[in-house]
Amino acid sequence: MSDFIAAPIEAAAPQLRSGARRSAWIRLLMNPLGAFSIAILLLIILFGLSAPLFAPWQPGETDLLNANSGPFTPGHLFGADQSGRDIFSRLMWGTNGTVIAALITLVVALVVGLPAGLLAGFYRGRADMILNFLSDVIMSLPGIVLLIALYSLAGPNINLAMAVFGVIIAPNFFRLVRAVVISVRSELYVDAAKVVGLSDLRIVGRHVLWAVRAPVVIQSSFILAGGVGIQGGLDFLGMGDPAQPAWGRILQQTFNNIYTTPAAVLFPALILTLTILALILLGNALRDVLQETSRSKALSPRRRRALIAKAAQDREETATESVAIGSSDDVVLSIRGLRVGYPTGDGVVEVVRGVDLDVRRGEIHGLVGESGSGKSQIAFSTLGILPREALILGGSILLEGVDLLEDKKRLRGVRGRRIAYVPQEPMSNLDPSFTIGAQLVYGLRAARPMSAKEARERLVALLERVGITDPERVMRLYPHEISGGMAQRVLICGAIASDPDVIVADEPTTALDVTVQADVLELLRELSAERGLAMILVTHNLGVVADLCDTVSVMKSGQIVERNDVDELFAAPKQPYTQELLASSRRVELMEA
Ligand SMILES: Nc1ncnc2c1ncn2[C@@H]1O[C@H](COP(=O)(O)OP(=O)(O)OP(=O)(O)O)[C@@H](O)[C@H]1O
Repeated sequence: MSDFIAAPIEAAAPQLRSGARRSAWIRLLMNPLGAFSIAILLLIILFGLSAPLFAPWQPGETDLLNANSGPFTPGHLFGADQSGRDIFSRLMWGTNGTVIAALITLVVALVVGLPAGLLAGFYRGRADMILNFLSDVIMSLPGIVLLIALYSLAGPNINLAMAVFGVIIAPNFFRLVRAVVISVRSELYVDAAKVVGLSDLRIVGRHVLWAVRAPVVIQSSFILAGGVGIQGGLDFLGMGDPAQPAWGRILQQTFNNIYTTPAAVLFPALILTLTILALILLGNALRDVLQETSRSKALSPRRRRALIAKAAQDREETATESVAIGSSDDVVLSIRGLRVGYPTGDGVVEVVRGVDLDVRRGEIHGLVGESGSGKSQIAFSTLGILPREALILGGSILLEGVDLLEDKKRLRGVRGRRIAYVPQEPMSNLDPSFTIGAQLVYGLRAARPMSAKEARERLVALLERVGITDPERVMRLYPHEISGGMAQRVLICGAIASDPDVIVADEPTTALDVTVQADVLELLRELSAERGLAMILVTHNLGVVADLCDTVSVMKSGQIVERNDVDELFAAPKQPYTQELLASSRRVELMEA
């Protein structure tokens, strides 16, 4: 029976800050489904609460002259039942009982399912095994049969029946919370909390409960809908208190009269259906809103256009300068006037502000600068992998004279083929479920049509070239069976396999042991020279720049403030910011020495 209300729910994001929470409420009200369902539920609650003031009749009051009367009979808007009791008034009086019954189900399901899920997910082991077993046992029980058996034991006690239903439905919460807790438990911030000595209770209270609250809120809406439906069903079967008006009982009474006053059955059926529908829609709206709040969200084309126009207007007021750039025949990739921004409220914050950059064949072009200066945004723009909410506010990215920004398809077409990427974290860029060989072959065949055998042979030769000894064996290994340095070589092999013209490398050695950093840098230099690759190297490390790059662009606050050949820039930095950057780097080197 618990499947009756089970709805697939993805865990919503663990971290919603208070600002995000506020906006989630506003978004819920702005979401048509959310606004509609909240309005319906408020009206229904108001309908029930106003019964003592506005109900034309008391719940048990009879008007025998109008027994079995149809809707719109004077004095009986929805008609009257066999005993002459007013259906409209009884629906009003019955609302509170329904709300209370649904809340009892929810509270019991939460009290049973939430702590059990937290316990099982956080501690795993024996507790998890026992609680999982109990959950499976409860889920296998035939719920309705159990509730009917309860009636024969305890009599017509709907609140007790709803509490039992809460226990039957609790595995929904248990399973959901357990799954979220298991994923949160392996997060680094939970390890960090353990390391600083926080007790398990505080970790659960501060981090884990925070993570499960969104999925629990969403699931609660579906549980309430289930509660309303089950209460209606039990009352319809005559298992509620006959002295209390209840929607299900009213439905049953009007159903008994279906041949005399068929229209009267509509009203209790409608209020039950509307309530359940509103709760389910609310659950769906909550899911949209809470998951949206946590994920990067694409802007609508209209809002995108408005924001780009506003940014252009603001820019006219604060014109910025860019560093002059020479021209050269062997330029492969040419970025001109690139501007990238992100929406903030009703405006846009520009994080790349009119960047010009040329990379020549065989050149390694370093992009350095403080954290947040926009280096990665340039790399991601070149690869077409900016977050969905990012706005390209202007400029062009020309690959051999063809603007990639003009056509998303074109950008997608060159990515992985003519422009390849070497990422920062080699291990997290390899899928743990597939062997190195399977991943490399799949990637290469996606970029260049060829037979699997041909791809394999090419990759084995390339693995050897990037310094992997025994490449045949490595092709058969899974990512966890190789070291970080080997993983980065594998990714470099994957990047060059499709014979690209440009490589974008984002901090390619940061995650590596110092002993292998030099080897990987040397490999990149050799490959660039050997294959005439144009390379953009994003890095914080001026030592890497000095070792590897031919040209350097120094970035600050979204702009390139200085650009020069690497030797000249290191020998005579012109801009105060570059001088400060070099001085800081030397201070760090001295401290390390
Ligand atoms: N999804 C996003 N939404 C809003 N702002 C963002 C987003 N992604 C990046 N930014 C902002 O863009 C700016 C530039 O970020 P970027 O990652 O390019 O910096 P960076 O120079 O590569 O820094 P680091 O070296 O630390 O990686 C930062 O101020 C950052 O906060």
